[in-house]
Amino acid sequence: MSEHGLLVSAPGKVILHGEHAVVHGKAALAVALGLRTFLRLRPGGGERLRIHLPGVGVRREWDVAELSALRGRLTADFDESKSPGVEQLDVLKEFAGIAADASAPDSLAILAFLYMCLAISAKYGDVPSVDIAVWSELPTGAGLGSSAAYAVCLAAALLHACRAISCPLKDGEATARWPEEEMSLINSWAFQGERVIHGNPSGVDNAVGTWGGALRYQSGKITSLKRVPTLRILLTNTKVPRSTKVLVAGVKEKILKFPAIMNPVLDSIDAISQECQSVLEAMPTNPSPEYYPVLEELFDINQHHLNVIGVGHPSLDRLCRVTASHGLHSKLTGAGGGGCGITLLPPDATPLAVEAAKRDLCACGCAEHCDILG
Ligand SMILES: Nc1ncnc2c1ncn2[C@@H]1O[C@H](COP(=O)(O)OP(=O)(O)OP(=O)(O)O)[C@@H](O)[C@H]1O
Ligand SMILES: C[C@@](O)(CCO)CC(=O)[O-]
Ligand SMILES: [Mg+2]
Repeated sequence: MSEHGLLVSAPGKVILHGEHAVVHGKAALAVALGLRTFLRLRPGGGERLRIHLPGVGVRREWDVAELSALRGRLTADFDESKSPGVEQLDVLKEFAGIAADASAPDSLAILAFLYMCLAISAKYGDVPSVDIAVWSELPTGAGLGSSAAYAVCLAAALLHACRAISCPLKDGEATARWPEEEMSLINSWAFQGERVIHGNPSGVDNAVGTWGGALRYQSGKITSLKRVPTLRILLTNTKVPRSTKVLVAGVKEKILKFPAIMNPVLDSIDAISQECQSVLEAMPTNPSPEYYPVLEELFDINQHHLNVIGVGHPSLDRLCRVTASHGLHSKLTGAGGGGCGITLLPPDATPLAVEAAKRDLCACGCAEHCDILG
């Protein structure tokens, strides 16, 4: 690592269809966002490891020797394919002074960092003496994959600090991507970070955070969408906070309680993702209004399904009602329960209608918008 260190970044994501169902082996379609998380890695001083996470109000530092001793207390083997153990996480919580239920954003961020740092360094070398700062353009806990972008940046930086991956920058280059197999390793370790934060993630968010672009994800299989037409989507943040971990656990509980009722809903969400993919791949790259009625209907049906599996919220119902009053169709994106919604903007939607919808959304408290391209 040079004395100037390394700047790593990873994008957030929008899930078009398949959130929650993807945790249960169904397909999801997701696209990377222009909003990113950034990490600066610098050589540390005095055999210390420092982290600064302004987004969640964390500034902590530890002796490298103290972390090495802690690592020795975590008896299990560390591997990117092994789930973080409950006992391991309990030891880390006690060490960092984190409450047993560890649900606050700062606690989860520290826990994921400590786990990834100790696990990666145990596999590839010594606990590194580095300074790490992470900041983001993404809202935290709003359905745009902030946890995955954080975990992808940490995985890349820690693997780099432990010399498990190369420095992709060649002389004179300002930016670069790691080679494919190193990206796969980053993705696998980012998944471990997501496991600490989410409990039981599908892996779709860290896949988009690592690879970017538009992809279909199912049971660990990542496929780039063949052709992605330009889609204009309005992104609205309801500002209602929620936790992906809690929502994912709630859906699992519902499936266990009513398998015969819930499994067909998940199958139907899967079929929506398939149908949407077929439409997207049939659409010309340039905006073409005739495909939009089907895409809009798929949004509506999926939004109903997501309510059925228990991840809706009155703020999202309001978002859908307000946009519907302007002829626009919306659904939640990500884990739901608040967070962000997406609204499809067909090429024939008039700027006036879109502006009026935005104004009404602002009036009802959904104050943040941006247009994205898929
Ligand atoms: N920039 C960041 N710095 C530190 N921790 C972060 C950062 N961004 C996210 N996190 C961690 O991720 C948690 C949010 O993850 P969560 O999965 O609940 O929401 P999300 O990833 O934004 O939404 P979704 O999973 O629905 O896409 C935060 O509580 C925090 O622990
Ligand atoms: C709700 C969920 O499906 C998407 C969160 O962005 C969880 C996951 O896939 O890990
Ligand atoms: Mg997340």
